[in-house]
Amino acid sequence: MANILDGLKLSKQIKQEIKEEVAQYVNKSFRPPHLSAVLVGNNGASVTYVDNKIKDCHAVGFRSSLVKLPGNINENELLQEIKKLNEDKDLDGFIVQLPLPDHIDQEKIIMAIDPEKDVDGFHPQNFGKMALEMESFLPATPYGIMTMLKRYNVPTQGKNVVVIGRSRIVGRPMSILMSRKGYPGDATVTLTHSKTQNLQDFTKNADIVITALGVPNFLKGSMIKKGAVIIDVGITRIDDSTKERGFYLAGDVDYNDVSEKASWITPVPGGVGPMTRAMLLKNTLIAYKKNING
Ligand SMILES: Nc1nc2c(c(=O)[nH]1)N[C@@H](CN(C=O)c1ccc(C(=O)N[C@@H](CCC(=O)O)C(=O)O)cc1)CN2
Ligand SMILES: [Mg+2]
Repeated sequence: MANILDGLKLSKQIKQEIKEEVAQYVNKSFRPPHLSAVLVGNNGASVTYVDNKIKDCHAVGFRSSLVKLPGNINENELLQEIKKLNEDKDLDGFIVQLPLPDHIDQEKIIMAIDPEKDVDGFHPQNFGKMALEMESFLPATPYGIMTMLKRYNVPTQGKNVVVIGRSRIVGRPMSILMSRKGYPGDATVTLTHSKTQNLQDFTKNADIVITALGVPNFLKGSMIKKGAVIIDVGITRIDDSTKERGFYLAGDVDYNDVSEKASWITPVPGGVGPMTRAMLLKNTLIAYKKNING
């Protein structure tokens, strides 16, 4: 039976560490860190994620602000909002919650964010620095996974890592981080995607599988090798009127089946998701310290 990589527990520890660090600054009469979130439209999951980001700020002593914009806002209007946030001297960092409505060019919006305030690490300047192993903001989900591997002392050097899904938020940056020098990293990485043939040939040979597909119960025990480490990034809402929220969350991994064979596994919920939230706070703290220390 696999050991659990408990992202919820670890995220609480990290939030506590952040809270204590913030308190030290505030006790020395510095202003608190300030994060802003831009929410366009009212996609149910996005509303929940942004609400949680605002709550997290409160919990660790950050200042937060929410820029709530209508789903029919046009691209230029949204760019104007980004410009205001870029120019706001009292703001350390901000995020634009994704996905954006289809009529808005996501790349154009991300490109407009000041890289120094890009605490999501999505701007090409931060992404390029990450690939070149320079200091930069790391995207919160991959950063959360790296932190989880590190804090649980999961070996990565020379390991075969298979990443499933090449999204800009998770799969592609994950593949880059795992291939970087040092720990956690130094792995031999295969980035698989929808055009990959015979995926099982890769997953069966992997020491670590990181799946970010959004297909519930996709990864079965028969697809992995014994003792593999399994990181499940997928979160799909499945309608179920018997549940309090009207749905339940399912990961990409057939948990009961896979945990029989794996050595370590992340649950959904309570695995990668809470770590994503904690790492956004961490990035904001990094941005803040740069601003405070000049
Ligand atoms: N601008 C961004 N947009 C999006 C990001 C991102 O990092 N930046 N990532 C995802 C969504 N996301 C954060 O925004 C996110 C997703 C899930 C969770 C999480 O805590 N999941 C929980 C369950 C939550 C629930 O009950 O609904 C878990 O897995 O335990 C946090 C953040 C896409 N967009
Ligand atoms: Mg994909």
